[in-house]
Amino acid sequence: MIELTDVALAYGERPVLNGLNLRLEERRVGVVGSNGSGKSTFARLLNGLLLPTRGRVTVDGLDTRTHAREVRRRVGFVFQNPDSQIVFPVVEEDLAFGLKPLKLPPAEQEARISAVLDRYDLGAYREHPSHHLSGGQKQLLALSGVLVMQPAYLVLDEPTTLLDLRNRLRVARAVRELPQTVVAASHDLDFLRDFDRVLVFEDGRVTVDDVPNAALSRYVERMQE
Ligand SMILES: Nc1ncnc2c1ncn2[C@@H]1O[C@H](COP(=O)(O)OP(=O)(O)OP(=O)(O)O)[C@@H](O)[C@H]1O
Repeated sequence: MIELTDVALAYGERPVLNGLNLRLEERRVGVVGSNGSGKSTFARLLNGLLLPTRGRVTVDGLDTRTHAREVRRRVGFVFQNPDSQIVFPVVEEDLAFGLKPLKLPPAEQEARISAVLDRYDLGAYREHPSHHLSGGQKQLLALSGVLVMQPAYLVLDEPTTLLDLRNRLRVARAVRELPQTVVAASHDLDFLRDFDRVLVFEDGRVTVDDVPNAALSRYVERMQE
């Protein structure tokens, strides 16, 4: 379980998140909110990419401040911009790089890479330059690079923004089928409809916390006010 206790975060003098007390126990938690409401900042707190200015964030009881390495292993993070994540020039090298610290037997490493490439129709691009992939394919590669490590939790920041309908549905299905706990920030309300819980962020606070239908309707109403 991921837990936030009395969390606030400021960038310098500028408060961005405030008063967050949350226990994220459901398998799929969605996060919506207008531009600049704090969703990405919130997502980055969950795996210790950012530390709170006040309060604490724990993952299975491990504080992100004091157990950074264990937390990073448990919580995979997929960035909004895949170029922030894809570091190696060739697709398969990029996937293998993430796996290196796990020191898997070669056959297991190969099986994981093949499975994830097949799942997202990237098999034909295995030996291609990663930066020649389309925007959507890069987004899928970035997701694959995290899935291949089989983290216990997955935090996704806008995972469907660049995807066409087929790939959006594919990612939605993958998220539905994943055994991991997923926290996803998204402007794609359809993607979040079958989640277990949705948080609405406004000005760095959670103003609605409910099942998707109720939370998304409130969010749409508020945006029309
Ligand atoms: N590194 C930073 N330094 C200073 N301010 C920042 C930094 N990153 C984000 N902010 C500010 O914090 C606020 C929240 O940003 P954040 O990226 O968390 O919002 P968001 O809800 O994810 O937005 P979007 O939907 O546009 O992606 C914004 O006002 C932004 O300008």
